[in-house]
Amino acid sequence: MIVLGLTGSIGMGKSTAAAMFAALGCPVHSADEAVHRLYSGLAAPLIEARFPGTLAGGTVDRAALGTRVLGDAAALRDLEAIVHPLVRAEEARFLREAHEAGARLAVLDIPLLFETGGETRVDRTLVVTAPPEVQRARVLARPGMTPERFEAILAKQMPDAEKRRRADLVVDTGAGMAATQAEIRRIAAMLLLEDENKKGTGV
Ligand SMILES: CC(C)(COP(=O)(O)OP(=O)(O)OC[C@H]1O[C@@H](n2cnc3c(N)ncnc32)[C@H](O)[C@@H]1O)[C@@H](O)C(=O)NCCC(=O)NCCS
Ligand SMILES: Nc1ncnc2c1ncn2[C@@H]1O[C@H](COP(=O)(O)OP(=O)(O)OP(=O)(O)O)[C@@H](O)[C@H]1O
Repeated sequence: MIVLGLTGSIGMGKSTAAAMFAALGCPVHSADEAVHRLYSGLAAPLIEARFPGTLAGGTVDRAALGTRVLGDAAALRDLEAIVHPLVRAEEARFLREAHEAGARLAVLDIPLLFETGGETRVDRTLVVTAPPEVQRARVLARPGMTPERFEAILAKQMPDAEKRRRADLVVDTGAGMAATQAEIRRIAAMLLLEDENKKGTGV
């Protein structure tokens, strides 16, 4: 089984690309979705203990939590120290299950893949990218997003150019849905072939 690490800065099109892999039958795990699930479960009491007042009806209020941590580097580090090990454990379980189910290509969608050294846990890395003005317009179109919040999140991420430099594969999502779809199909086919060849050599 080949494990593909899918990443890209905020609004570059990770979730959209992940959905395209899923539509091709690849098991996909999203770190953002795992975080959101954990905030209604295991992580909720841990977050409330460190950030009192951020729980609403037993679930972490992400807007409130974001406001607390985005301008405070130490607070964000504490939050990541709580959340990241739980997400890593979920990813490991997902990969075990995908392997047992006989998957040939599994995708991990991880926004902070390079920032957290995640490239060592995957076989190939794919970075989705788009021109900065496209990225900005996409993110600011989201409900509740402000230019300040966008800039604060961007400042916490490795620059897009550096991600592209490190990537094995790059997809420009600024070229539109159809072009992205075609690229994802091409990449999935290439990786499946690679897996097939690997089997042939007994690796
Ligand atoms: C800051 C929080 C509360 C904001 O919640 P919100 O619902 O507004 O955003 P959401 O979770 O959907 O994330 C949207 C995007 O923000 C960016 N982002 C999220 N966390 C971080 C972070 N710690 N550093 C840099 N960028 C981040 C990513 O591009 C992500 O795709 C939330 O993102 C969070 O709890 N982050 C800490 C956990 C984390 O590091 N998650 C990243 C994946 S493991
Ligand atoms: N290939 C594409 N072509 C055209 N529009 C796209 C493409 N990919 C994404 N978009 C648009 O950009 C927006 C952001 O995409 P998406 O949610 O996939 O980004 P993301 O990288 O997962 O964001 P985040 O980092 O916040 O989780 C969406 O509104 C989507 O419609």
